[in-house]
Amino acid sequence: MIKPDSAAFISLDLGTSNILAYVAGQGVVYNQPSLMAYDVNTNELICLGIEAYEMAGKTHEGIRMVTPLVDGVIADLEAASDLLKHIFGRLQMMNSWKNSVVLLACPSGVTELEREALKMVAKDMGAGLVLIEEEAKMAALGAGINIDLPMGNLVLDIGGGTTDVAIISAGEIVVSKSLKNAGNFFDEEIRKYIRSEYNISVGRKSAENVKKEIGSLVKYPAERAMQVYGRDIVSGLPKEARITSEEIRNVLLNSFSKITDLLIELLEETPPELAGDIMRNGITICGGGAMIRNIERYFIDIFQIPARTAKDPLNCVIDGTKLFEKTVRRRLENGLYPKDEKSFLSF
Ligand SMILES: Nc1ncnc2c1ncn2[C@@H]1O[C@H](COP(=O)(O)OP(=O)(O)OP(=O)(O)O)[C@@H](O)[C@H]1O
Repeated sequence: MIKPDSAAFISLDLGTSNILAYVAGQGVVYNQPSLMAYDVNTNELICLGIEAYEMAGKTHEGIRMVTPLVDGVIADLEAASDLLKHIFGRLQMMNSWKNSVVLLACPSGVTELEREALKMVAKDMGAGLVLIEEEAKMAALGAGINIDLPMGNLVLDIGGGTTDVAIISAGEIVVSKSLKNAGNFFDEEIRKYIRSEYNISVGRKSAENVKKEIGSLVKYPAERAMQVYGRDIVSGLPKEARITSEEIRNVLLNSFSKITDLLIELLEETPPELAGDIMRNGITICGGGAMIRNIERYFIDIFQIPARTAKDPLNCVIDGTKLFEKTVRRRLENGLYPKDEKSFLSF
């Protein structure tokens, strides 16, 4: 039986690019890339997180790199279970697992079956109660929105695998949409561009680096160029090129037109009363993609409504789960969560 006052509270942001874990009273105890390296022959987990990220693109055939979540859905359930087990195994639990609540923030694309499977992993670790909440809702909370008010707020979460847009009011998502044009897609488009313009094949990490270093959506004062290194696709020899901010902006603008279309679709389905709120409250942008230069200006120019980037875009979801702890404890006190094993699975 969970004791509302003393129960340990643990939350996880299961992102496509990054996984974060928070323990009440301890803070964020895990914040690493969602990458895992397996031995192809033995299927043993070699390493994960930052260690695996550093290996990416530099391994031999005997190593299989796995991202448990791809494009916002669980692509490898076994790896996802391994990852959860690894994180849970590292947690310093002050209380017993039995008296703990585990909150998993998942992308909206994760199916009911996959959610149940993830819950079972946490339950097998001995967790007392396992809850699942949508990433977009947690991101809104973490971005400083009072989601409980009967007031429409538009959240745009540009992650690694998916871009999620949602209108939130009175504590719940009213309308939402998702698209696979997000960080990984932008990196891939940058790779394709460099390949076709300069005949150079560059790695994913290099392309990601270009995006972070000189990516923008509107011209900015300190525009510059940077050197990229890769392999000549004709000769096979190492080759370098100088890429400008303008070139990368054009690549990104192409990808962002789909995000704009998604927002238009969402606004078209938004109830009129909430549309009025959105006019005033504008767009709140979070997720790692929110860090692309001049993203606010880009959306203000298109939609003519306010747009603001969350203070700490990469941490919005985990910050939201921290704030949600209060709601979870209140619901526990009010007996709103089922007490028996069978019904708890339906949450
Ligand atoms: N400074 C930056 N400029 C542009 N993009 C960035 C920057 N920093 C991180 N990113 C991108 O943000 C993405 C990761 O964001 P985030 O951690 O919010 O995703 P996620 O939650 O793991 O993914 P998802 O929400 O799709 O499950 C990556 O594609 C990364 O390249």
